[in-house]
Amino acid sequence: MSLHPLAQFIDNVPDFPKPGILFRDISPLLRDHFNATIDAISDLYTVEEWQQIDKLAGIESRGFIFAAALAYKHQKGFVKVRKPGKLPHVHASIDYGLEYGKDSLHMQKGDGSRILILDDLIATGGSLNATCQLCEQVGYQIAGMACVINLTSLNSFAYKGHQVRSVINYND
Ligand SMILES: O=P(O)(O)OC[C@H]1O[C@H](OP(=O)(O)OP(=O)(O)O)[C@H](O)[C@@H]1O
Ligand SMILES: Nc1ncnc2[nH]cnc12
Repeated sequence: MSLHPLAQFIDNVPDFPKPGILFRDISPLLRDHFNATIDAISDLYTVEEWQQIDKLAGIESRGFIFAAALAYKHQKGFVKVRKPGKLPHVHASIDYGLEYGKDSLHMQKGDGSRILILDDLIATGGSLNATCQLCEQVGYQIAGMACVINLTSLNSFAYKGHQVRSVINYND
């Protein structure tokens, strides 16, 4: 399959932030094509599927951008998935591995509603996998996972039957 037209606005930066990493910088996409990007993520789900989603979770920090915009567009609630030391009333936290480091994520208590998890990019899937587990631990039902860029081979990341959906798939 050919790359989505929005892929031309990704700046591919070799050896950032470490040697060997090809960094997919979304800055030009956000700067010049923000509405089109939000609409493209929105179109990954049907009207009927959007009706089954109550809340959008954004993974700090780039995930906030997309989850917040889509929450506004679809009139849903927005939930933060935060890095350590930022959130009061933390109900649960989880440690996870990144393509170029380690981190942990924290969340407040959920309310049993159906949540769609948003991030800019999936590389190893560590952040999304950790967030799925954390959402369930704090008391949300996973409705799905979506991102702008998918770097996973064969787009195979799934969590308990929910397949990640993405706009730009580099391994198609
Ligand atoms: O699939 P993975 O291997 O987990 O990698 C993807 C994650 O890495 C980046 O976040 P980062 O922790 O660099 O934070 P940032 O959004 O604050 O830049 C990116 O925004 C994703 O959240
Ligand atoms: N290759 C990559 N480009 C941009 N953000 C990332 N986060 C993790 N891996 C990344």
